[in-house]
Amino acid sequence: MNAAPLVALVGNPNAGKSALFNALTGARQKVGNYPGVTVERKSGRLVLDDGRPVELVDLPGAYSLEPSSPDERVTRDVVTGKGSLERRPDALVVVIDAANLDNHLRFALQLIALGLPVVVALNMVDLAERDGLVLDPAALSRDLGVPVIPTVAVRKRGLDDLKAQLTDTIGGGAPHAEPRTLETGGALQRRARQIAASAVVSEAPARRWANMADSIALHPVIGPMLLVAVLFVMFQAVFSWAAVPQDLIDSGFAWLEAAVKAALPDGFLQSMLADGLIAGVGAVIVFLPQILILFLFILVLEASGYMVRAAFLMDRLMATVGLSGRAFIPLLSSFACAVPGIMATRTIEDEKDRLTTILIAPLMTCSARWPVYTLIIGAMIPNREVMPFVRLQGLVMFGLLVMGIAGAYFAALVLRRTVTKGASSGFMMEMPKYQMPQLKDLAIGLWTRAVIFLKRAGTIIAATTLVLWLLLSFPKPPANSGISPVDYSVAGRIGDGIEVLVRPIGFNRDIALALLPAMAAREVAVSAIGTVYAIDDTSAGGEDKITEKLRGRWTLPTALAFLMWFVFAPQCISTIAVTRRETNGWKWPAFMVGYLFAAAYIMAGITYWLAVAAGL
Ligand SMILES: Nc1nc2c(ncn2[C@@H]2O[C@H](COP(=O)(O)OP(=O)(O)OP(=O)(O)O)[C@@H](O)[C@H]2O)c(=O)[nH]1
Ligand SMILES: [Mg+2]
Repeated sequence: MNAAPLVALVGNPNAGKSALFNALTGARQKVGNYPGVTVERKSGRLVLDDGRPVELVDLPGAYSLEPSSPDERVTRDVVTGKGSLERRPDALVVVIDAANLDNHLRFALQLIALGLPVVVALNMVDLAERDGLVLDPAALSRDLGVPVIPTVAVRKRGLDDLKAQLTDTIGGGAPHAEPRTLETGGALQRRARQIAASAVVSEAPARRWANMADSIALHPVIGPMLLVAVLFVMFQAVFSWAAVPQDLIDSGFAWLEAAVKAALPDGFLQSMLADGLIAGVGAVIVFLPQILILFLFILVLEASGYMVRAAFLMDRLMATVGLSGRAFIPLLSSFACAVPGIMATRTIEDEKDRLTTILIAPLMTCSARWPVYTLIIGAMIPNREVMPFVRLQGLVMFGLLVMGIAGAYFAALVLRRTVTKGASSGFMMEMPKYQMPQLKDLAIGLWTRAVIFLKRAGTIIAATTLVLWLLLSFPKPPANSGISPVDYSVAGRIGDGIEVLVRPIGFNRDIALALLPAMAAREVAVSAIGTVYAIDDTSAGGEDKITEKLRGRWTLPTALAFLMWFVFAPQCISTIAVTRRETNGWKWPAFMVGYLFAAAYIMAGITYWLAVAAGL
């Protein structure tokens, strides 16, 4: 066999391995300014100067070769060649953060002692320079006994040197040395510190700016207030900035629907395209601007280094329910989608801790809920200004988000005292440096989200909507019977059956109809309602906006109960599937689905009856 040599990128979390991987291979792995971004190995191809291809793997960051969490185990298995499927790398590129030398050198020394050919990438030298730290790579190389190349992954500086060095190292068929034994614990730490110290040429005193920023961001009183303010601005922005592009997309789809109706003769094809596909998928795609604004905020917060500070602030609060501060990042990722959030729990070392985080992750307001929330809020909640700059709609949205967090908080409290009992571990995360977000990273991040969203709309959401349309359209009621087509259809009858179950919590038949297909993806609730109302259209022109139709048919208590249902209901097949994968069995996903449905039913019921009692 003559496979391409395998080279692995290894190092501490947040050293810039993925950034380097992307720069070297042209891949688009996610980079983020916090530890634990990469949790799986990813490989790509790199062509060396002598034309030889190399397989490069990006690994999760680790602090040492004694793994304490599942993602670190991946790294250990690859570099030691222990995993059953792993081919041992032919060389390692050890990535270290120049501004954080003594910490990162500890792991680097362990890796070098393995005996594989090693090239050290002394990354982030730009940040070190910014902080007034000047290093001598040659001195470092002498002390470590391996080549050291200064790099700036995000600006592609030093990459040519790195490739040239790799060509040398691999090309020479560098022999694998015997693994050396190494001092451990304190002794290793001391040696790392010594080597780091002797590599420093000059160092400016305190990093004043960052210290000042942290004394505000981490202040016990100002810090949390700042965090709430940031989140609040984010929600208001999502609503107000998105209005114009949303209207544009909305009119676009209305125009398309009208055009199809005009171009095609009445009948099966026309109704399928206009009422089914266009009305349904269009109802979802309208929310693209909001999703992108939301992600713009999340990406900027991540890249700037603020996110880990937020995690640190939340740590004490999370500790009161027995969760570790490490759970914050997975939970935060779950605001995008619970699926990557649940995968990100691999950075949590304690099994019970991790399981609890997985079980509550679906309560975070994932982006699939935004279309549902916004549609209902936009239609049913008046857009009054309750305070200067604070509108009622944004406030309700914020309330739903807080509801999800409160639900998660309460669930964790109960779970940690019952099914996932155990001690919790403390916060263990280094603070990343403050950074100006890279425009290109933001663009790639937004692009990725847009593609994911549109792909879902074009595949799973379109397919589910079409099936629903079919079930809603057949059989047709006898002519002149006066029965509405939806009432007479298969779906209408199934809806009637489900309605019996959900009438006690204030749901109507249209909601009952939307619940089942929304299992595929939450946004389908929106496209389903869009389709139901397109088929059941009583307006003359048939171009009423979906919001106007909602206003005519739903009461406020029903709308509020529906919103509350979506805070809790585990309506997403992918989340259930990833939970099965990450917990190795059906037990925990089944438990998760059970407790969340029960919570959804109870909370929606309480909301409905309280709203009715309040005379809303
Ligand atoms: N200024 C500067 N920033 C960098 C450099 N390399 C990486 N970064 C940034 O540092 C952060 C961490 O980079 P990643 O590539 O995600 O780090 P990683 O080592 O893959 O981290 P894990 O996957 O968590 O182990 C990101 O915000 C990058 O944009 C660099 O050379 N200079
Ligand atoms: Mg990474």
